[in-house]
Amino acid sequence: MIRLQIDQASLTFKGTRRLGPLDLDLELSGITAVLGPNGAGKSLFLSLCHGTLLPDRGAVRWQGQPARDSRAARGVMLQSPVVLRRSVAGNIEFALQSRGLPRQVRRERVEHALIAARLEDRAHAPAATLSGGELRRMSFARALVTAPRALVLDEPFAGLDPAASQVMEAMIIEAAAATPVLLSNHDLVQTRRIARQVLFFSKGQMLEHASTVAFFADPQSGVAQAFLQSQLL
Ligand SMILES: Nc1ncnc2c1ncn2[C@@H]1O[C@H](COP(=O)(O)OP(=O)(O)OP(=O)(O)O)[C@@H](O)[C@H]1O
Repeated sequence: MIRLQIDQASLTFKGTRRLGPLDLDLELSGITAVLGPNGAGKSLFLSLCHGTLLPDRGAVRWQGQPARDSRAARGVMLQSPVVLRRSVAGNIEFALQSRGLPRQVRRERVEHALIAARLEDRAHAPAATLSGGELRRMSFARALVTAPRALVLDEPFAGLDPAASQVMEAMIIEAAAATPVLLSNHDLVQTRRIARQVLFFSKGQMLEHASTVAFFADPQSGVAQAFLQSQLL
């Protein structure tokens, strides 16, 4: 369980407010899904939560620590993973550089992350030769290898075929048993299957925060009702 507090935070670009102001006090455990139509502000919200983007006003805190200062305590997976010209294992180990861990510990962590990401047989392949699904798994391993207190995943299933999506889903469920996960997703059936709670966004505002069961059974806002109806038809 980890506490995420957002206090009157907003994101504004060139004079246009794109997100917020948001007020939120969340206890995260298991999987929390961020839902909403295209352009609703899901990616901005995840960047704000992780501390990649700083709010123009207000504050974001994890366990009382400013998000910006506690980024190293979280694993993050962005929509387009950064790939270094190294092996898969080298790319994963890179996340541990500057942490001052002994070599043996780094090796063990990387091996564990490779197994969790079902990439043990690709460990020595150049990362550039991986398929899209494998790259996504490598990026997930890089997020996991630091033993994070929470995981922030921006559309981890986007562009994956059904089999690859199933593998990613199993990996995320496994990780979420020990580490709270905040993720965005467009697949409502999958969200319903895996998420414990839902945050629903529209036009930069968070309109609903509910358990997954309550959100899908009885969405409160007209926008969420329309969103669910058009997506579930
Ligand atoms: N750096 C930026 N500068 C200006 N506007 C931005 C910036 N980043 C995002 N926006 C705008 O903010 C809004 C929310 O964007 P965001 O990427 O968070 O949406 P999203 O819900 O993740 O959408 P999608 O489901 O399509 O990925 C959009 O209108 C987008 O154009």
